[in-house]
Amino acid sequence: MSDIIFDGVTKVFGRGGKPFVAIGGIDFEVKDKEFISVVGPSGCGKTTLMRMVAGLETPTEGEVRVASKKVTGPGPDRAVVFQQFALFPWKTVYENITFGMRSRGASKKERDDAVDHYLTLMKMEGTEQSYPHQLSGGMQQRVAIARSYATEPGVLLMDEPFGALDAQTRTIMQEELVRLSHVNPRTVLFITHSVEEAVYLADRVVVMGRNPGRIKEVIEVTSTRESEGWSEEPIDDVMEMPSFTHLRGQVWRLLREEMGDDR
Ligand SMILES: Nc1ncnc2c1ncn2[C@@H]1O[C@H](COP(=O)(O)OP(=O)(O)OP(=O)(O)O)[C@@H](O)[C@H]1O
Repeated sequence: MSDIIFDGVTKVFGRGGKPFVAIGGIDFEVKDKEFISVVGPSGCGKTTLMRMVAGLETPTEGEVRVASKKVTGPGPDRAVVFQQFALFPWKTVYENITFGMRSRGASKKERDDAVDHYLTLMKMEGTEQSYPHQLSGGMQQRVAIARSYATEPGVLLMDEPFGALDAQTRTIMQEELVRLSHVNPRTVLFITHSVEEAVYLADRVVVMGRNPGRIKEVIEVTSTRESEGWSEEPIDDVMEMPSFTHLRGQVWRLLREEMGDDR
């Protein structure tokens, strides 16, 4: 079980000598193996929220629990994928993917199998011995995602992982992530600025508001996805379905209310 619980989480930063409430009292539960997208206006505290789950920031009040344990620092039970690919440039694709597996003592056979499995899923067969600089941005991000899955963390934290990719590669990655999350479901917290991406990928979309950062509303997607068979369809077709445009419209309206003068 790898659920995430935000229990009265508040984060106050010191800014110019004054306290600044970035997150103001969040109570929320991400269920085990649930895929949650987080959207919200710039500066509403999405990254701060994720960093507290990663153990890179400490709540000022309240606590975050993963699998019933209070988060007190980073740990191998939580993997983070950022917008910048963060691969080791001096290591091959094989070495990058298996880095976390090695540190937990996985055998050579387990590592070979994992690399085969993920490179096939990501349609990157034959790149085991390539170095990051020999790959495109999209391929590098696929390796970063494969690495995070291969480490077998309970929780995957993704902060705008496709933000630096061109539109076409981004679409391919979204479809691949959906496939991956079917084959190998994990508890995922996924931050994005794209409403379409949020709705397409998530079981539930969390819409955040700001001043202070808080959860404005949670939109449930799973039942629509299942009844409309979204997972079977290419993303472009899903985006034209009335059920999809309805949910997207709902998220947009909530976001627009929050953006106020910034529009
Ligand atoms: N270390 C820090 N010290 C002071 N203020 C901070 C710090 N980190 C974040 N903040 C502030 O907290 C607020 C939330 O920042 P955060 O990066 O979490 O927002 P975000 O929703 O992820 O934004 P964006 O969508 O633009 O990436 C912002 O006003 C930011 O300036």
